[in-house]
Amino acid sequence: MAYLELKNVSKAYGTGKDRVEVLKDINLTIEEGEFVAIVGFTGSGKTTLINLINGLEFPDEGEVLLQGKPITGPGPDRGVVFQNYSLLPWLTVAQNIKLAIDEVYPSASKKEKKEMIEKYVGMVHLSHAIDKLPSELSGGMRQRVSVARALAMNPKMLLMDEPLSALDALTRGTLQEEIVNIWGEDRKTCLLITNDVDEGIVMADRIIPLNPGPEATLGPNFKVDLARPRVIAEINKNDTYKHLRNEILEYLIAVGASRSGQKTTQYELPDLKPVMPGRIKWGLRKKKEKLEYF
Ligand SMILES: Nc1ncnc2c1ncn2[C@@H]1O[C@H](COP(=O)(O)OP(=O)(O)OP(=O)(O)O)[C@@H](O)[C@H]1O
Repeated sequence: MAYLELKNVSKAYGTGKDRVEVLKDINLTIEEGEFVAIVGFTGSGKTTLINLINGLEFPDEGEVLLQGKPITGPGPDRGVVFQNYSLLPWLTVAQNIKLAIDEVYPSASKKEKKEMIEKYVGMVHLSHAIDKLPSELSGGMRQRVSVARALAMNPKMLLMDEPLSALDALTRGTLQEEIVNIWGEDRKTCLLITNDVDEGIVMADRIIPLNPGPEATLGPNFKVDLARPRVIAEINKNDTYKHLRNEILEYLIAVGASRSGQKTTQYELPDLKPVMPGRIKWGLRKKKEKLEYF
């Protein structure tokens, strides 16, 4: 049985003329221990998708099943890392993590809780900052706390909603590596939402584009057949990587172009720069349009 399954899921917001059909007929299966990345266009419904899995939203049609059972709300089996850290600013790193531990292990002793806090803070290399307030930390450090807090709940599944998009490239790379290492240690099932194709390739087993909305659907699966650890500076030279990256890029450009004729929304492509522009099939695109993409 799949760990997570979305069957023909559709979700809309609003009523009457304000009704927006955000997701349409989403089918997704994630196996236990798998790391899947959804790469989506801005405003396509990525957060809506995560919220459906987290149990903060419910589908209008279809089913969201976790180990075969419908999701009825948030639970400690799913830890979420948001884009904006969502730490309580008046609590220290340790206290922010303790909140999560109190929730999941209410009967643990003080000593056990202290050990857990130290373990997860150590995992994200923040032991030196354990008593600091979020305002005393950099963006990357705050995001590490957010990851540690999600891990401290020892969830079976880690849901990450563009967790690294606000960070600079260097911090982003380091955190990508840390998250993958942690995933590698106990193989939690991971779903990463990102607008960065490279991030997906470096981290995930499988990449699935979320096509532009309204009525966003999932695109084909792109299997990432690259050995781990994947270091971007090294896999840059790898032909499998280049081919995969360009395949995904071609798909996203084609699907973005097919939607850009529609008046309703301005689509912003996910974060991409081609490695081998010569390989891309441009179809009937004009020279001027090609330049606009890159
Ligand atoms: N609670 C809500 N009520 C009404 N409309 C909503 C609600 N939440 C999201 N939407 C709309 O649904 C669409 C998809 O939003 P969502 O946040 O899921 O997209 P996203 O891909 O995560 O966006 P971004 O790339 O900006 O993070 C948007 O048009 C948004 O305005």
